[in-house]
Amino acid sequence: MKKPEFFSRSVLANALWGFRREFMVVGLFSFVSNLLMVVPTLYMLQVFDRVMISQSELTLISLTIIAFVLLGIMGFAEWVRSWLLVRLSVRLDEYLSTGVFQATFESVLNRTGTHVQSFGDLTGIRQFLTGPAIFAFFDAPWTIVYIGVLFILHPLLGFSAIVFCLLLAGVTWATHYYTHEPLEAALESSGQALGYVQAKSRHCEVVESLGMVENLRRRWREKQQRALGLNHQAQEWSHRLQEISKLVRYSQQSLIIAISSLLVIDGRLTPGAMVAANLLMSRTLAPIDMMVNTWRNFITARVSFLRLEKLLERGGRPSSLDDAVPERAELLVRGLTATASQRAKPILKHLNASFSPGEVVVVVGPSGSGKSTFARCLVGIWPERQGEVLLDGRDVEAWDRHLLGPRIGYLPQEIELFEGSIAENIARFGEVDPEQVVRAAKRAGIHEMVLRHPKGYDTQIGESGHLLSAGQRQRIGLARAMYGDPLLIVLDEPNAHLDDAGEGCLLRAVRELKAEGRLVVMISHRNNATAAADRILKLEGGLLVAEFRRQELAVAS
Ligand SMILES: Nc1ncnc2c1ncn2[C@@H]1O[C@H](COP(=O)(O)OP(=O)(O)OP(=O)(O)O)[C@@H](O)[C@H]1O
Repeated sequence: MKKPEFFSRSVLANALWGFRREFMVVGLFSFVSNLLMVVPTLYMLQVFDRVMISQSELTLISLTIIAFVLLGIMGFAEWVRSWLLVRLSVRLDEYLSTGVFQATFESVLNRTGTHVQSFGDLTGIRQFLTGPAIFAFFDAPWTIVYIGVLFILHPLLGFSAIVFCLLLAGVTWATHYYTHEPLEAALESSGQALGYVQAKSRHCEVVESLGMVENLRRRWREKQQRALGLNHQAQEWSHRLQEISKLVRYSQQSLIIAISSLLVIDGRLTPGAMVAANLLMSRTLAPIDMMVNTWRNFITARVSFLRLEKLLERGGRPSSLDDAVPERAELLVRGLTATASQRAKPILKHLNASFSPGEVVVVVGPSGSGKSTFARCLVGIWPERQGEVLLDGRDVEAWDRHLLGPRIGYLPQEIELFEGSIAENIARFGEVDPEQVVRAAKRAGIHEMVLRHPKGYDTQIGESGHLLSAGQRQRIGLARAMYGDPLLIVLDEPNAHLDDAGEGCLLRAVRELKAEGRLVVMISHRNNATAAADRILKLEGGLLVAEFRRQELAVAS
């Protein structure tokens, strides 16, 4: 089957195309169920025009049995198509969720999206695929068939059906015209309001202690009010048009009875055909009427589809062509410039530096000089950079991230632990290697502290590690950075929360890593950290202003 252009336009559309066989089977069962929809019509025709005249009870019983069997098949066909769509939606979710999960993180990192919507969007599409709106699309083509049958009964009935279909199609168009813009804007605004609450609730301690709740609530309310206003506008139109749709349907019922009665009086229609025509007319308009009533679901699914499409298109970074991993901690920085879209000037300006295995390099500089940005560039997570950061001869972002991760140790300034056990956090939520976990924990100087907990390494640390002190969190973050076999270890202010003992431990660990031939780059404000350094780089205003060997530091400062 030739692929229509729409299905080539994006990963998401292509995924839907992958389920075309399933949709065709759903279409087949819709065909069966719609075909059998004429059973009640035919049954009435037969009862009124045949049984009533012949007075044959046997015919009536036979007709009733046949009608029940056919209606049973129709019910079964409807159940199967619903069941198929549920299964299809689950499979679509399974197929897309990995990509959506990955793209969500990438888009937050690249600052092109927020984390709140993507899974809601996936659920929205799934719900649309299993809701009543989708059936209206499958049933709509049958309107033509039913109109054909009405024409066979009498052309006047067929023409009336066309007029009423056109009227309802007009109402559907008006529903789309008047509701899609406010509804899309409302969905956008309510997403923003939700994102606002989620983001602020992460800082609940400062919000509560400084009495900021009311101020933040006021700002949230503004966003929420906008969403509610737009939603209200869309709903008003939607309800108005639903009432018009109802009016059309009721008028149709009365008018069809009037028309068919006239035809019966003139002897051009049998009483059976009159009742059957009435029934058939309701079936003809049902899918269009359903569309008017569920148009909101359609618009919501469309918004979700477009948003998810965009996320999947721009979220993923191009994956590496091979499964190679860096073997040497050889790091080369050439002409590195880091920018941020909200800033007029670059954060880092044309930096050049080189780092070798077994080296400990400490980066110092005043606050805001770009040290953390430099650290992020070294591990390949700064989205807006020019120039090169080569790790073992290849751009750090060009390695397969999944394979590169274990070769990198990174302790960010905000430590960012996750809900789970101490062991799981140290082992980066991969398969826990107890020996490696204990080794990393000993290096970070937390082994004894962990064993003091009744559950040891299985101790749960709570969301973001909030059950631990800042110093304990930092040490677990340090152990996580040293876990496994990292070649390059980048530590951003690793001693910020450490006491003297902790700092001593950190220096010992850094020396051990150096002895093992690993490259350690450490960002620090404190002079103590330079005790383990081979070289010290000094950043100022995003420029690399000086480079010292450790012995020269005293002279430089
Ligand atoms: N995501 C961002 N978007 C825009 N500007 C940013 C972003 N992150 C950092 N900056 C800006 O870049 C500059 C350098 O920030 P960076 O965090 O790298 O400094 P730093 O030397 O690590 O500071 P500190 O020692 O206080 O941690 C700052 O002026 C900061 O405002």
